[in-house]
Amino acid sequence: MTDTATEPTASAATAAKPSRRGRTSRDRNADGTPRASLKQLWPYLFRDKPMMSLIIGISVIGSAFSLAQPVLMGLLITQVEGGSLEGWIVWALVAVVVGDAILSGLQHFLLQRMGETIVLDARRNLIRKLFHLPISEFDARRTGDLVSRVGSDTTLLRAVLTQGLIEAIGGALTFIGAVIAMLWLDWVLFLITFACISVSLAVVLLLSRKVMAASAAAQQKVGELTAATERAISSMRTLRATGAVEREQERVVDDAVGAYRRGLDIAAISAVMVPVSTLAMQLSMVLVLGIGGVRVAAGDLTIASLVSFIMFLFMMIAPLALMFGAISAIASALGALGRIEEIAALPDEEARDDEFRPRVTLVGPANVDAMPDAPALEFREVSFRYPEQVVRAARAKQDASGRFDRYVATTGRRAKSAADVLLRIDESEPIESPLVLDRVSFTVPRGAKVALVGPSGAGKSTTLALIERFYDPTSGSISLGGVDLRSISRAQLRAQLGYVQQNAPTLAGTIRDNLQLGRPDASDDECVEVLRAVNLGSVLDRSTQGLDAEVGEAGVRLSGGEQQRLAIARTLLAAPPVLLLDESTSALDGRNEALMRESIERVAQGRSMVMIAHRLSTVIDADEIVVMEHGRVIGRGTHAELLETTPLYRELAQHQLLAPR
Ligand SMILES: Nc1ncnc2c1ncn2[C@@H]1O[C@H](COP(=O)(O)OP(=O)(O)OP(=O)(O)O)[C@@H](O)[C@H]1O
Repeated sequence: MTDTATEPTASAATAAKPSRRGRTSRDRNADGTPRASLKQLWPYLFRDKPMMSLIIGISVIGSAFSLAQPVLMGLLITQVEGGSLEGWIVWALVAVVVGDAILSGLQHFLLQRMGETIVLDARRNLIRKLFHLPISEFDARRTGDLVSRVGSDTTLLRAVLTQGLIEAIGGALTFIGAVIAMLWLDWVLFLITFACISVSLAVVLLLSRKVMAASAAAQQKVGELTAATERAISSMRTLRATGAVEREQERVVDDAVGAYRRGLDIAAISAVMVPVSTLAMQLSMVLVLGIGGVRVAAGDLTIASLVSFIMFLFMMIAPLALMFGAISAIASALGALGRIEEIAALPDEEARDDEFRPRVTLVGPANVDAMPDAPALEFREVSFRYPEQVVRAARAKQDASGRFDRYVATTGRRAKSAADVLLRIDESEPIESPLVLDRVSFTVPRGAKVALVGPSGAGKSTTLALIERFYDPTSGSISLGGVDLRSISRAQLRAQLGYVQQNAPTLAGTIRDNLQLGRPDASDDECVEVLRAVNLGSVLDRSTQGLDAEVGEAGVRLSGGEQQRLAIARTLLAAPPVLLLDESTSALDGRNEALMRESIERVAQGRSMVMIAHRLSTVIDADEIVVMEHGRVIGRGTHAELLETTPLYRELAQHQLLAPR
């Protein structure tokens, strides 16, 4: 027996709080783009510690090989000058040069491999997170931007490894060895070199902060571009049909230009960084040659020492150049990592579930064994507002074009892109989330069919979304089999529900893939049987491949009504005790409408069902019809009762020729 009678302890308001974004101004650049710290980068870099140690080890051995070269060269020159060249020196020189080359090839491969692993790790984390985010995050964010974080931002992490960081770490030995050798050979020459290099290092470090901010802004722009492209592609039919292609194309190009401009910002900073570092190196080389030459002439320095000094100078410069590259790669990566971590740090859908107690395990379908007398579903005084950021995003999406034009017209300002404007408007305008459901109460007894009807925007789809717990009520409660939905694990709750969305999308893949989504172990016979149950048996005759026929462009094409019935078949196969059906608004011809009605009848048998109906003919026989308007329930009863009591329903029925005018 379950502990179903206990009242839940957490207040409804707490449980309904939107997910925390959890970002402070410390995590953001001045322009609002997210920023990451080096500490957040280390776990990615040092995940595979043995491999990292191997690469650094190879790099250190390579450094020793490099350091041996000028020493051997100095010896060789001295011996040649003295006229007594020993053969082993030549062989040793060849061996260290070849050994150095082989090691650097091996190191290069291992680094690239590790770079790819880091990208894979970051993608894996992001993908896992995406599949577990609350639905509100998808409503509040642009799909394309999320796509670009997975696809493009992650690749910037690779550059940290492949653009010199590890070689620079490994090269530290070369650097230190070279510095000691140079000090020993001629400390005056060394101090001159060191002064030049210190100035350039300071400049590079200073500029790297700017690279970081510019890189985050560039990645943000790429995200906006991907989002704009994705939106345009998904609405291409509408754009063509309304003749808005050129206008929208301009908008997307605007975003591309925005990304280009941010790219130019980075180029401008690099344009200072690169010459500053090369200039310092060239200058130190010229000074060493000039002053060194004078000192050789004065007899203060031997030619062999000067040649060795110059070779050591090259050796000191090489890791420094790598370090400069690494600093700018790290700066870019931190910009991208900020965007990755912004998503990674969001709480999962289930994150706050444990705050609501008690936790209950359902017994039997929809808890029938534990509480046989409880209704399948019950709404008690449920009110709901969408979270503020979701409303903001919904308005921005709906209103993008109008707002852009209005902004430019009223402010006279030149805006870089529509997204720029929306961001500014969105940040500044206070917004009040409207009450979408207002004290909604209704009951679905076990085995009953309840229909929700009402004009567009009345809150019908939102009601189903609350049953699925895509959102939680702002106040009031919903229960399944007598248990508050928040007491049940989401997995258990959703296993009890079959949800057929309006215009349910078919997935890429075969008919079988589509059917087995909710029950991967369903047999072929069961699949065929369920297709017949929803009057889709004939689809199997359209291709010789039967259940293995691809759905969509490449294979069997399905009409809107057939797609909806395929979704019903999928749900039927999973055999959930409660069915939520959002009827397709698309017009069906008489025959298809009859087929649909028959399918619904079949799936309704033995189940509790909540159905959003746009055609009253499909719900005339429902056990109860709930009429909604502006988020309120304005009438409940059977078709005949509502014709008497609810004018709005009577009007709808007359409109659909189901009642005399
Ligand atoms: N994801 C969302 N974010 C913000 N507001 C939303 C969202 N979904 C719906 N709304 C708003 O909530 C209100 C109710 O919408 P809902 O889709 O539930 O109504 P509906 O009765 O199902 O309408 P329809 O029959 O047109 O689907 C509307 O004002 C709508 O703009």
